[in-house]
Amino acid sequence: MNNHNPIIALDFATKAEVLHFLEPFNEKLFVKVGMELYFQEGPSIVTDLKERGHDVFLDLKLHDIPNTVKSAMKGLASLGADVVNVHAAGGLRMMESAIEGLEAGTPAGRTRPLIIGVTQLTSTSEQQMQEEQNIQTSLHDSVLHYAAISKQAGLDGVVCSVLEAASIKNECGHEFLRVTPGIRLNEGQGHDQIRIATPEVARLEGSSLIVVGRAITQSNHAVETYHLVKQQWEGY
Ligand SMILES: O=C(O)c1cc(=O)[nH]c(=O)n1[C@@H]1O[C@H](COP(=O)(O)O)[C@@H](O)[C@H]1O
Repeated sequence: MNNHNPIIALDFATKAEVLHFLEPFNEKLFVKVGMELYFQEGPSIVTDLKERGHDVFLDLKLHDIPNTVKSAMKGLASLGADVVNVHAAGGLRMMESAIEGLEAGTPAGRTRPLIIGVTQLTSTSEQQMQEEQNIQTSLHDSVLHYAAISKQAGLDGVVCSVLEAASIKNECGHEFLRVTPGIRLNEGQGHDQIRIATPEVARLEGSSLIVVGRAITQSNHAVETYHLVKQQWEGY
């Protein structure tokens, strides 16, 4: 993967809807397949998008005992996704097992997918984290802690919000990826997201990759909106 385009979250229920959405784009994209699409269309949606030339982030956020995650990753590795993820809350051993599974399942001659750890979801507020997860620290410190254990486990980076990207870059180094969802062109349009930022702020704060869903997929002019996001993200 050497594609730093904004990642478009294909949060659709069917392959037909995906193909309808992609139809007007005349370029190679970086897309994300999440639970909604994968659970309804199955593994072929990933191989199909790869065959069409797109880079694919397979966002299934695995979180289970180490052995189960290892076996699941072994199977997923053969699909050819460029990036996969796990919940860092699953722990160090689980993340190490995820990497072992990916390495075991990657076909000879191919490089294994990048693997990143979800820290605190961008839909989580500090108050919610403290009350519901009973984590008695700041949200920022919780995200940094998850980033540190993800790095210790050997992961390639984390999913975090733009608000934590600069600190993670400082603590974990430039090479350790900061993949940031919760991107909005207009900060008033948060939907269910709490920790949001514009593509421009993401660039200035040191995100490595941005994930953009509804701002593009629900736009009446998706191609134009994608290019506006890309322009702000790349800063030209
Ligand atoms: O792992 C993710 O991609 C993810 C992590 C996170 O903390 N927050 C988050 O929004 N996401 C995903 O990023 C996308 C954001 O979509 P929009 O809010 O529509 O831009 C969704 O597909 C989420 O599943």
